[in-house]
Amino acid sequence: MGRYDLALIGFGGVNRALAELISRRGDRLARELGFTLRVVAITDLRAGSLVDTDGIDLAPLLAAEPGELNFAGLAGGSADPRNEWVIREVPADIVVEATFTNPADGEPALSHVRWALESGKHVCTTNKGPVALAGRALKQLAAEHGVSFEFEGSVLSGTPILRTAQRLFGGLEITGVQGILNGTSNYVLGRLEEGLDLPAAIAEAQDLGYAEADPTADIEGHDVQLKVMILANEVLGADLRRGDVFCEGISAITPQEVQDAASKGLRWKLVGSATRHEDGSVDARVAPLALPAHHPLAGISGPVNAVAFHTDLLGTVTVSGPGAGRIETAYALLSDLIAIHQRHADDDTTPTRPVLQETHRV
Ligand SMILES: NC(=O)c1ccc[n+]([C@@H]2O[C@H](COP(=O)([O-])OP(=O)(O)OC[C@H]3O[C@@H](n4cnc5c(N)ncnc54)[C@H](O)[C@@H]3O)[C@@H](O)[C@H]2O)c1
Ligand SMILES: N[C@@H](CCO)C(=O)O
Repeated sequence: MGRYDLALIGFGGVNRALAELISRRGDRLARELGFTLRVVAITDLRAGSLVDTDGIDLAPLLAAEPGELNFAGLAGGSADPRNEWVIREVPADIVVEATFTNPADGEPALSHVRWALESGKHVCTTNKGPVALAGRALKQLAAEHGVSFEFEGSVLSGTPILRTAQRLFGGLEITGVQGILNGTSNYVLGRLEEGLDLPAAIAEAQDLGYAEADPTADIEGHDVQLKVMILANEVLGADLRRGDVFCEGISAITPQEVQDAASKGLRWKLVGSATRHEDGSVDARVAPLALPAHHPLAGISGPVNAVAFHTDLLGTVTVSGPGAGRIETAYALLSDLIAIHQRHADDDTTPTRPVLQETHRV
């Protein structure tokens, strides 16, 4: 049975949930999937870094409160995240990037992904920044190094929207996509309809693990803007930059407006869309819309998200499922790990893992 050694970069809600999956369901996953997963390194801005090339014992880390983790006192631990050294030097097969999404320039996650691919390591990430802002270049870099760059969780968390479009829509022409692509704002709009004010609704979404570290990106539409770019680039063959996608969020919508609309059978939704024209150009935008009840996206509520694909042969096909959540997003990472296994299990060119120099361990 094969084994993949993982380096987890960022140990917040999502990568911690992946560690829980590995820790609690590892044996079952091994039986079902035919490979085992072992974590050999973790870095985090707050907790520091922890390296054990024989496999980190995850149980005590998962038993600790997230805010209390401090790797400095542990064998192989340091107060410094040492991301570049861990990514480049620790003999892991796959780097799992789940630090903060930075909608402006994708950093430092973009560098994390580059360092990993340049070092011949596969990458899976839920971080939208590198995928939206540099996806094409990163896929090229991965191909040059014979490794995979997987990012299913960057759109609709664990709901397999990108693989569905890429693998199951063969022979169809997709002419456009329209979606509810942010769990936080959709949850918040629902709570406004129920009478909560904006700050209280955002606080709930943060507690539930849906919101970004800075929820401005959720509320002002920048998170959806990145996801529209990913969908347009991956599914419609576009090459959009952030400035190409008009973006308006939901901060100006009052609870009263949401309630008045509901009384008329309308639902305010933050909608991201991209349309391909006959000349091949793609228009994309993010804006709140009051949708009538019969619209395929009107009934999508809470942290559930959906994408309606407009196609030539099937008309509109709508896929919905969780759009946010720690475990749901960790599942996206698991699906990426499975995809990497399926693509590379038979590689006879897999590089042997370099040996970590003891002097670098602490
Ligand atoms: N939570 C979700 O529902 C969800 C869904 C899809 C995608 N995502 C994306 O996944 C990523 C992780 O989400 P999360 O919910 O775990 O966020 P989180 O805020 O809970 O965790 C992020 C972690 O990364 C660490 N970190 C930040 N910068 C770092 C750096 N430079 N080096 C090392 N560690 C660093 C932080 O200390 C934190 O522990 C984000 O990019 C987010 O946009 C999240
Ligand atoms: N903050 C994001 C996480 C998923 O990308 C959301 O609420 O949809």
